[in-house]
Amino acid sequence: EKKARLAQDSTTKGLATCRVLLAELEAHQDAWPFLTPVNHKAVPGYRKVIKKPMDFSTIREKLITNQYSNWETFIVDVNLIFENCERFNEDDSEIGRAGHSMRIFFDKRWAELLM
Ligand SMILES: Cn1cc(C(=O)NCCN2CCCC2)ccc1=O
Repeated sequence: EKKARLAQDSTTKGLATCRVLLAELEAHQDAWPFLTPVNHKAVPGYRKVIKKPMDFSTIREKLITNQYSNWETFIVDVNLIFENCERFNEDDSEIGRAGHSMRIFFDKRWAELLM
């Protein structure tokens, strides 16, 4: 709801909620492909294809070092993980399916916590 969104945008409460949400994402059974940066030496083509890599450990570091101004900038980075995954992986693949599962989980949870 609009008022709630405005209230949470600027408060530390919004970013504290992001820490809760990030912990849930990292604990999810399908999070394994996204926990650390993709090793582009081990994954041919990744560095060329994916211009803005992102992963949960990078988001955690950015949260801890206060690099997110509000929860919306946090959401942008989480969605980048899922967009990168869809771009690089077949839908019908282990990692592709993990990405879809994580996106469905995330969309539901942030709506519950931040809207
Ligand atoms: C998101 N993503 C991840 C990979 C990947 O290989 N991740 C490593 C997965 N392993 C888990 C235990 C050790 C490493 C490849 C393409 C991709 O889009």
